[in-house]
Amino acid sequence: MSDLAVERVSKDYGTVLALDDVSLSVDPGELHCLAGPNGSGKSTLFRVFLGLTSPTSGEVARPPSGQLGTSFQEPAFYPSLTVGENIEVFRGLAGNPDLEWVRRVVRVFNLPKVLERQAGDLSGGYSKQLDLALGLLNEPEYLLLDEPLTDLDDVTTESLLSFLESYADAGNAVLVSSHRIAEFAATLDRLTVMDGGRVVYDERREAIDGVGPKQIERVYRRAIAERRD
Ligand SMILES: Nc1ncnc2c1ncn2[C@@H]1O[C@H](COP(=O)(O)OP(=O)(O)OP(=O)(O)O)[C@@H](O)[C@H]1O
Repeated sequence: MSDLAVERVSKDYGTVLALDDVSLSVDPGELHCLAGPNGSGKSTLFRVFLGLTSPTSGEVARPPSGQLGTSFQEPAFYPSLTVGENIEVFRGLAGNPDLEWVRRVVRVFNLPKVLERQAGDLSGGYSKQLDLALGLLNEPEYLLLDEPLTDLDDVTTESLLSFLESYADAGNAVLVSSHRIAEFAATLDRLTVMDGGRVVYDERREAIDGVGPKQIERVYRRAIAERRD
């Protein structure tokens, strides 16, 4: 197994089978997009990868926690501190990473102009940007981002996509879950589609039939339609 992987994992919540015999690895050097409709099991799979929930059956491999970074659903910062103070606190928690790296992350997410602002007063977009930045401070080898494009404007979306692409190219593993599959079409290295708790499509870019946004959308819809037939 890869350092971050699940093997034949199932998870049931009483009568709901949220994950049904899922095997998937998150591999270094790949920008890996996990797509699927509401309730398909993406968040549950993230929770299993992050160790926030245990599977009912199957095996999980996870890298040491310092190598795993995340931005997951609700923002995890301190609302009563300023953006700058949050960055300082999280920099400490991340073991005081290189300042140059911290500056780069802060710039990618447009944070220099809001450093003095109280984090709890930020708009939805800036909250997301701060949360993403904090998840990256420890320069994790494995980065898991749940719906990272939510609330981001077009310019920030572009900047985040090109950052994630170069981050994966540098040898890190990046897993993103997204409903906005077409936005990842130009950058993804691997596409996994989930539906009803199962993996219904999993291919690397080379094997995907056409690589533009339209083709990726088509592959996505076909994978779901075929399972439901
Ligand atoms: N704590 C829970 N208790 C009971 N059922 C749950 C729980 N968490 C998730 N589920 C159910 O498990 C299934 C998978 O949910 P999950 O949140 O993993 O899907 P998702 O693909 O992330 O959806 P979305 O895109 O809406 O976030 C759904 O049917 C959901 O209702």
